[in-house]
Amino acid sequence: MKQEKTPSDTLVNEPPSYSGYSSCADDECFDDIRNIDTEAISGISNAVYSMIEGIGEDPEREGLLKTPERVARAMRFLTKGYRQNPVEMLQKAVFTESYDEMVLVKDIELFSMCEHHMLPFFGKAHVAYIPNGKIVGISKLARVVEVYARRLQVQERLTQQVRDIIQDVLNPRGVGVVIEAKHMCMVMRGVEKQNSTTTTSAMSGEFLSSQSTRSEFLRLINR
Ligand SMILES: Nc1nc2c(ncn2[C@@H]2O[C@H](COP(=O)(O)OP(=O)(O)OP(=O)(O)O)[C@@H](O)[C@H]2O)c(=O)[nH]1
Ligand SMILES: [Zn+2]
Repeated sequence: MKQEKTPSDTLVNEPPSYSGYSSCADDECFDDIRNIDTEAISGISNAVYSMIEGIGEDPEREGLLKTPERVARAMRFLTKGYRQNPVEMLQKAVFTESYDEMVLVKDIELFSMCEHHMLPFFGKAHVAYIPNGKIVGISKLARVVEVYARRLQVQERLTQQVRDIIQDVLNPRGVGVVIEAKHMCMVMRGVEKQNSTTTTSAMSGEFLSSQSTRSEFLRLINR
């Protein structure tokens, strides 16, 4: 399987002395603290400083002094999927089982960023597969959505990447993925359509070849 190249391979493993993180307890946040790439943070901070100047604001005024670094840390968090390995994530919890009906995890909330405007798009993913002698820990289905969502994306590619990684790693009888999302680049700027949502789907195996499997999946996610 071809993996996307991570943008940086120089990770500093020591937590920084940045006090803003002291109250952060959840696993993902902790991972991010331990994997701070100081070079990347300073590069993004410099760019944000210029951006603040570019919009006509004063980056030296009190309220904005720490903003470049805050934005840099936020951007690193929002793109942490580049530094996670979805294959390892799935393989960590694969079990031999004879269960051979559809497994569906629906309403997995997701937050991503469109690669055109770097504005958020967010919504829900519904992920289903039909095992072929192996099942996977259900949280891992949500985790792979997270790995690919936390990158610069288009919704179509995100949908296909989730399908492909599950198909490649588990070799199930089929995979179905539907994503419904709202794109802020269409809501708060541009065409300014407040209520539009975009739905994408990607299927493989029996979800493509069997009309009844596809219909069952769509019925279970209420579509
Ligand atoms: N297919 C697809 N398009 C997206 C996604 N996210 C944002 N876009 C679109 O990317 C397109 C970029 O179009 P451009 O004409 O180059 O950019 P723009 O002038 O900012 O376009 P407007 O948003 O129409 O103002 C827009 O139509 C966005 O709606 C996505 O996930 N999938
Ligand atoms: Zn956009």
